[in-house]
Amino acid sequence: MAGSIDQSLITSTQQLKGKKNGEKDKNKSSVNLKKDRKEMLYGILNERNIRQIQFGVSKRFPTWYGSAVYFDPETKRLGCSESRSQVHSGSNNQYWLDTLFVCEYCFKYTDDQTVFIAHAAACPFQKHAPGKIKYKSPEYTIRRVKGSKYQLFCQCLCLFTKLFLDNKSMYFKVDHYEFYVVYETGSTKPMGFFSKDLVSYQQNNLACILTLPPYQRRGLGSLLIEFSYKLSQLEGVISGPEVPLSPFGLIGYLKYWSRILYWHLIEGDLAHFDKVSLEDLSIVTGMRVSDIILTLKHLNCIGENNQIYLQSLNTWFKSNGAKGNWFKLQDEYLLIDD
Ligand SMILES: CC(=O)SCCNC(=O)CCNC(=O)[C@H](O)C(C)(C)COP(=O)(O)OP(=O)(O)OC[C@H]1O[C@@H](n2cnc3c(N)ncnc32)[C@H](O)[C@@H]1OP(=O)(O)O
Repeated sequence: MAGSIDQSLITSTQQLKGKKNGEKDKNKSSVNLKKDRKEMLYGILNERNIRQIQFGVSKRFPTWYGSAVYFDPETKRLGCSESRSQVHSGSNNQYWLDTLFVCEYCFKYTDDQTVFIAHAAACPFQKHAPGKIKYKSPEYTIRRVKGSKYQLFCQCLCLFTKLFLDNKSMYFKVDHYEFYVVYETGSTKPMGFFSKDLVSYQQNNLACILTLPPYQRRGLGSLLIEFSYKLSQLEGVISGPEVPLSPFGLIGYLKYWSRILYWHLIEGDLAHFDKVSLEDLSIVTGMRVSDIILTLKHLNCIGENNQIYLQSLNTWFKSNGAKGNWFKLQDEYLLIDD
């Protein structure tokens, strides 16, 4: 690999972007529909093409999905540098690359272990994580990283996400998004994030969410989802995630929504009402009516005329463990007043 990880990464990401934009310019007159479809499918492959990720020095895990976006579309080489020769089809012809080395602080990537080790020791984000702190509890810190300010960090994060989320389709145009990245308090290693449109016509409070594979099933997805609702409630909007949800996204959201609805209907402010409408629930929870209906159906708690059956909700609660750990976010640690 020629040059440092920083040079080659910046070159490859920007060239890929340039190439894509260039393609678009050339085809300005072509039918818009065709172009949109191409955009949507950009990077999506039927098979995994990178076998595994070496993430930082000590973590290694397999990819979940293929991504063509790291590669030059014509040569399948990582980035666009003509001098690159290391990317190849594996022995079974499935993988274009066996191991992608990814920095666990800034998500820059390379296929060269020596370059990777040199970068890992000197990555500036190891000392200072990007962005502004918006939540800081003794356990977790959430930082807001603006796509317009930390373009390369956000682009690399999006490229990485594609390996674990198949329908992900935004990689380079990060300027109109902000990213909320979660860290263990005191650490500079990102553990998960969600992105949010600066202007969302559907009033989505979350565009895309990922908990990095080594940190999944610890409640971080739920923490980020809770935080996304705090932000939209602060903005005074009834909101929810961008759809469609991935299978894991749906499982995670249904869990979170079920808990929220149970909490408000059985324990909270709506517990003493004789009759609760879907609109009441929406106002109190900040959830969309469509998401409330989906969740109540999932819980088997909704009947004709949208009548809510609390008995079924109690049954669900009995088989879903203690409520002590349900909500992760502690309001006193929020720093979201600007
Ligand atoms: C709008 C969108 O972005 S949709 C796209 C969603 N993102 C993706 O699909 C990317 C890949 N997946 C992920 O990053 C993660 O699986 C996420 C973000 C969906 C969930 O992140 P996690 O940190 O693992 O979630 P968390 O630990 O809070 O789990 C929440 C609930 O989801 C369910 N869940 C999460 N992972 C799994 C799993 N692998 N198998 C079964 N249930 C699961 C569980 O019910 C869990 O609650 P429980 O542990 O109390 O039973």
